[in-house]
Amino acid sequence: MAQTKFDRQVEETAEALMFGIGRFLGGRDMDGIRRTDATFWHSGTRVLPKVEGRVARSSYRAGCQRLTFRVSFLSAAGGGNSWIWAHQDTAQALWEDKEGTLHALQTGGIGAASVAAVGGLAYGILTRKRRELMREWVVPLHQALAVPLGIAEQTDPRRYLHVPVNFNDDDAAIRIDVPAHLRFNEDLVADLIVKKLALENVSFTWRRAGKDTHVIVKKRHIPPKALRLSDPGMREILAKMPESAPLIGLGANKKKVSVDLDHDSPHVLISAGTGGGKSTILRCICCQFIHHGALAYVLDYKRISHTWARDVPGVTYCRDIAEIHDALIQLVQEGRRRIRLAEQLGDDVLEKEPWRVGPRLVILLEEVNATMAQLKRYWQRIRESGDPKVSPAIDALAEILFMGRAVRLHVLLVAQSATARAIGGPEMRENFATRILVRYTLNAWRMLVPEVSPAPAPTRHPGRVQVVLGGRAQETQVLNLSDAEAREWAISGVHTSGEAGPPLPKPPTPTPTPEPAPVLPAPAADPDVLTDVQSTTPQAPAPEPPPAAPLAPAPDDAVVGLRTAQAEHLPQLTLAALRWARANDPDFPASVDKQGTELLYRVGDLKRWARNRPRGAIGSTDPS
Ligand SMILES: Nc1ncnc2c1ncn2[C@@H]1O[C@H](COP(=O)(O)OP(=O)(O)OP(=O)(O)O)[C@@H](O)[C@H]1O
Repeated sequence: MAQTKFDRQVEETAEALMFGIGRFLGGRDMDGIRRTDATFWHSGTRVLPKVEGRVARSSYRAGCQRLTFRVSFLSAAGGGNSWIWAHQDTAQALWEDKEGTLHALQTGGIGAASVAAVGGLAYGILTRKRRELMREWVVPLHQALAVPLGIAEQTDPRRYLHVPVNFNDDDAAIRIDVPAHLRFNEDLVADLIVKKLALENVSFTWRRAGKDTHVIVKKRHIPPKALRLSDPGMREILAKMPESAPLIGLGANKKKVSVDLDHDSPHVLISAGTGGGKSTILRCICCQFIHHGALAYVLDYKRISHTWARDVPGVTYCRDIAEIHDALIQLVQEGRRRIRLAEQLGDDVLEKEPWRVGPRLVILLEEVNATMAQLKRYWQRIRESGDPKVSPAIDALAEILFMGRAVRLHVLLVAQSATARAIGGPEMRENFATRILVRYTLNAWRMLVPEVSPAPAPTRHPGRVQVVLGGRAQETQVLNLSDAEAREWAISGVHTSGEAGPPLPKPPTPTPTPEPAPVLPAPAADPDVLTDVQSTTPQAPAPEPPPAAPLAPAPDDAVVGLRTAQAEHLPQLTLAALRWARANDPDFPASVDKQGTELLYRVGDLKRWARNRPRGAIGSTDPS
C-alpha cells in the first residue's frame, strides 16, 4: 500500500526528533553541522575545512561539556516552573498587587543595573591588557599563520595560539599548536612568528611526534637581568667606550649598546613613564660625557633628579625656571658662535679636530612636558610690550635641536609623554634619531617610532629599555650606576686629571633673575664664559685669553658676610636660618674670602642658593 503524505510527515518528524535527541545528548551543534574538530571528550582547536561564516565559541567545547551545560540549563528552567507551581499563592498575590510588584522590580532593577555596570567596568579594566594582546598581536599573528598552517581563518586564535600577556618577559614561553599532519613550512612559520610578535633572539622547540604537535618559542641570549658597575669587566668596558659614544647598557649576547653623538644622532630622546628609569639612563650617559671632558647643563625643574651631579666640575645645575630660561638663551648664543666658528674653520679642519669649536656641551632636559609649560608661563610673567609672544627659551631649544652635530651641543631630552606639542612641533621629534623607550604604551610607540612596526611588547623588568636607532629596536639592560658611582666616574676623568681634551672654561653662572626679571636676560653674571670656552684660532687649542680690563663688580659679585647678606639681600630669611643652612645644607655656597674671623660670600651665590633651597622640608631654613 502506498505511503500517505501524512505517514511520510510523521516518519520525517520522528526521524528529526531522533536526530535532535542524538545531537543534544552527543553535545553537537543542534543544526547537525560539524564546525570544529571537537569530539565528545576533547575540545576543538580549529575550524574544519569548508565551514563558512562565524563559528561560535561553544562549537569548540567538548561534547560532554556541552551536554552538562544543556542538562543544567533545562533543570534550572524546570526548577523555575516548579517554583511557580509550588508557590501558586505567592505568585497570585504578586500578580494581584501589580503596583507593588512593579515598584519592587524597578528598585531591584536599578540595583541590578548598577551592579552590572560596576561589574562591567571592573571586567573591562581587568581584561584591558588581554584585549590589547588579542588585538595587537594574537589576531594579526593568526591572520599571518592561518594559511601557511592550513588552518581555517574562522578558527578562534585562542584555540591554538597560547601567547601570555607578558610574552616579552625573559622567562615567558609562547606555545603554538600546529596541525599534526605537519604539511607546512616550519621556517616560514617561525619567521612569521618572529615578525608578527616583534621578537628578537628567540629559540624554537618543535614537538612533531604524536597528536600533540606544537612549537614552544622562548627568548634566548637575553640581555643581563641587571647590570652594575661592580660586575666583572664592566669598568673596563666603560673605560674603553669612545668619547662620543657612551655606553647605555648591554643587549642580547652582552652586546654593547651605545649612542654615538658624532655619528648616529646629536640628540637623544628618552620617553618613559614615571619610575621607568629615566634618571638612571641620563646618569649613566651623562657621567661618561663629563668623564671625557664635556660640560653638562642639568636643566632640572624637579630640582632633585640628579643629586649625583652636585658640585661635579663641569656641571651647571639649573633648578629654577629663571635659571633654565637663562641657560637655554646662553646656550643658543654659544651655539650660534660655534656655527660661525665652524664656518671659519672649514669642514676639513673640523673633520680632524672637531673639538676646535669648543668642548662638548651636553644639555640634560628633564621632564620636558612640565618644563616647557613652565617656560611659557615664566615668559608670560616677565615679558613686556613689544617682546615676542613665544618664549625665547623655547625658541632657543628648537634652534639648538636644529644645529646639528658640528657645534657639539647635545640635548638629552626626557619626556613622560613626548607628544609633538610638548617638544615644540612634530619636526622637532625628527631631530632625535636615537630614541630610548621604557614602559611605553603602544600609542607612544606608534607616535615616536612609527618606522618599527609592530611594536615590541613592553616589559616591566627594571632597567630594561628599547634603544631605537636606524629603524631598529634593541632590547637593552641599562647600566645602573649609583649616585656615588656616577659621581666618581664623572670626576675621575679629564676634568680633574687635566689630560687630553680642550681646556675647561669656568662653567657659566646663569643670571639670577631679580623680580621683576629682565625681558631678555643676557648672561650677565658671566657673559663671556661660553664664548671663552675655546680658542677661535685653528692653530692653538688652548690659548690664554688676553687679560680683561678690570670691570666694576656687579652687585651680585659683591662679597659680604652673612649678617650683611641677610640685612641687605636676603631679608626673607633670618640670620639664624642662614647659619643653620651653612652648617647643614650641602648646597650652601662656599665662602670666597675671610675678614678677620668672618667668612665672606658672593652675594649672587647666596641669592641663587636662597632661590633653590628646599622649601618647607624638615629642618628647612625657610623661616616661614
Ligand atoms: N638600569 C636599572 N637597573 C635596575 N633597576 C633600575 C634601573 N633603572 C631604574 N631602576 C629601578 O627603577 C627605579 C626608578 O628609577 P629612576 O629614578 O631612574 O626612574 P625615573 O623614571 O627617573 O623616576 P621618576 O619619574 O620618579 O623620577 C630605581 O630606583 C630602580 O629601582
